[in-house]
Amino acid sequence: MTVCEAPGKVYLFGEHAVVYGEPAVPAAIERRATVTAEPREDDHVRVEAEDLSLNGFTVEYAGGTSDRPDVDVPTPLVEAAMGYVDAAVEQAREAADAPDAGFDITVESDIPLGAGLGSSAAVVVAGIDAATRALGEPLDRRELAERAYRAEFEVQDGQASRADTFCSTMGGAVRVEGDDCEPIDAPNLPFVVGFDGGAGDTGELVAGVRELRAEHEFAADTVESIGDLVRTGEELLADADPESDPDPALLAELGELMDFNHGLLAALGVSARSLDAMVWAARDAGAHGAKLTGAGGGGCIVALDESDATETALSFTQGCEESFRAELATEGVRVVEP
Ligand SMILES: Nc1ncnc2c1ncn2[C@@H]1O[C@H](COP(=O)(O)OP(=O)(O)O)[C@@H](O)[C@H]1O
Ligand SMILES: C[C@@](O)(CCOP(=O)(O)O)CC(=O)O
Ligand SMILES: [Mg+2]
Repeated sequence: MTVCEAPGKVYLFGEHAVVYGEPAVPAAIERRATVTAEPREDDHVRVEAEDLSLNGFTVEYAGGTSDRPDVDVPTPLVEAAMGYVDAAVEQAREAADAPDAGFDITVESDIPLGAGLGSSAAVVVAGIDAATRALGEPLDRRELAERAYRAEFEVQDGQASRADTFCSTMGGAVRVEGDDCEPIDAPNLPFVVGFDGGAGDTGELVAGVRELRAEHEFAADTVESIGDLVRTGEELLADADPESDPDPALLAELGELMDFNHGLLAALGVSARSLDAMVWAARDAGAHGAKLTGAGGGGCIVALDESDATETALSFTQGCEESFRAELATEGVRVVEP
């Protein structure tokens, strides 16, 4: 039995635009998905994913997609829910050159699903790592990240960036621009997350931005402007001392860029009333800045505040179900049981 866990992330800047080759800076947070992989004698894959619905469900199916699981849930729903785990198993089989490998897989996670904290990337990264290790074919981090990206790319119909998967694999803050992915030194930023209890459909939201961008020049310009503000943010981070607490001037400048980034994302149509309400509650509470994180549509916002004021204000904000401080996860994917 091999167990691996990988972190979720928040976007300091750059989601959506990163899909079109602009840079983005996500940072891993200490909320993790844990995947257990146990090789089987046959070629079946059995998946236990308690968090996938209110009550969770367990499915078992043979290799390949022709033989769908026998569960009391409509097939399209199961396929949608199972897509990322399926894709991770396929990547592990291919990487280990073991097309008929079967597994018992268990997924546990404290990352809310579809909320912009990268639950899909964490499940895929931990899943590929656990499954390849269980087959005795561990991957180096770069290959793991690349295969996890391919899995997301497939499930999201060819609309994914390397940002989430690279960040979850490496941990810390990273910079992603096209296929150029690098960890960056960043000070420990005081992230506060607000969660509306809902979710957004990443594939649909990305497709919406794609259409808007094809249709209107202003939308294409907006995507480019996001790229510009990310480059400004990167310079600020590069000048900061990663070893000491970020000074207030740096937080103020980063926060201003986050506010700007949220406005541009809203212009692209990916915010939501609940996300806007949480962003304003954070700003009113004195946060340095706040923005939605991830695909949007519903889910989470991230704010910068070293005090408790934002977390408290969010907990009293209508539409906010949970607020918490998100610690930077300096370590990416890790082995819990080899
Ligand atoms: N704990 C989990 N168990 C099984 N699948 C999961 C789990 N967490 C996430 N996933 C998969 O990831 C999908 C959500 O990914 P996505 O829409 O990209 O949102 P995000 O990555 O922002 O959380 C879920 O529908 C499911 O397929
Ligand atoms: C919108 C996007 O930039 C980030 C999606 O993040 P999440 O799956 O909502 O956590 C898509 C991508 O980069 O693949
Ligand atoms: Mg995702």
